[in-house]
Amino acid sequence: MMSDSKYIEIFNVAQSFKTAKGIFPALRDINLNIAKGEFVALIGHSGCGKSTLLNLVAGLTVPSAGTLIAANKEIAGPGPDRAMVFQNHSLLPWMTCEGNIMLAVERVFGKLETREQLRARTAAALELVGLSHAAHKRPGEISGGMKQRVGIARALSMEPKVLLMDEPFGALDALTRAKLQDELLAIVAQTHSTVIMVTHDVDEAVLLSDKIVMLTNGPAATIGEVLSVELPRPRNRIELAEDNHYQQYRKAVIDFLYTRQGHVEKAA
Ligand SMILES: Nc1ncnc2c1ncn2[C@@H]1O[C@H](COP(=O)(O)OP(=O)(O)OP(=O)(O)O)[C@@H](O)[C@H]1O
Repeated sequence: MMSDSKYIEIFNVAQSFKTAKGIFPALRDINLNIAKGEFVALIGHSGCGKSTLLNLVAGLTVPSAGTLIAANKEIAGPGPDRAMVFQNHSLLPWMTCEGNIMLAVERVFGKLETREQLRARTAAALELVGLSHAAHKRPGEISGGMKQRVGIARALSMEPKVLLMDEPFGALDALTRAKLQDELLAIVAQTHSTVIMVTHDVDEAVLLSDKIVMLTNGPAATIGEVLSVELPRPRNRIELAEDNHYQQYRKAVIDFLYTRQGHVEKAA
């Protein structure tokens, strides 16, 4: 029987890298459970190992020690059950928005479904991010925010059990970023996806997450604290701005980052 409270399980994970100067220990003693449908933010100073941890869950890398499990199975490589959204969207520039999504849909469902069904999936994904009107445009013809939406649509079109996002809004201006955060909140409310998102942004982490996983500074970074964000949903950024609980969560993350892990940069 699978327990929904332990959908993703990370046991005693460590990751080191071979470098010209010897072995570099990036992460140590990572232990974390993520429940089905939970939204988890990974936050920490630059270079602490957030992407390293996300890549391990994605199965893009193999841990130096420990075990990662998704839905009761050891993570042994990338799979369509865990879709990644990157900061630089990574769309194929010569294909239309529709084409980019269709490619992912074909990869996951191509052997099982008709052309019509695949097209319907692609159209539904575009609609989910409000981009039906841009289906036939190429990445070079749309804005950064739209490209990022296509990246999200592409990931969601695979119906992944887990959505992995590596600073998905990092390259966007503040207004576009806020809009996409709100859209993501609405999408996740609809799809009940389990999400792990790397971010540098304290407000983004508190607004979106059920759980904020705060990493200590590297080298050999580990989880310093896990903050449960118990703000009711749906969440409204304007109302939350004046909410006392919101402010307390925000302060807890800022204290962790700038008081307790404030001695940054010299390690980098
Ligand atoms: N393939 C690799 N080989 C050697 N060192 C690596 C490799 N990948 C990551 N590192 C090192 O591991 C540490 C963690 O890197 P990682 O990219 O996970 O940090 P991060 O928290 O995501 O940083 P940022 O917020 O700046 O994106 C860094 O010191 C980095 O230089």
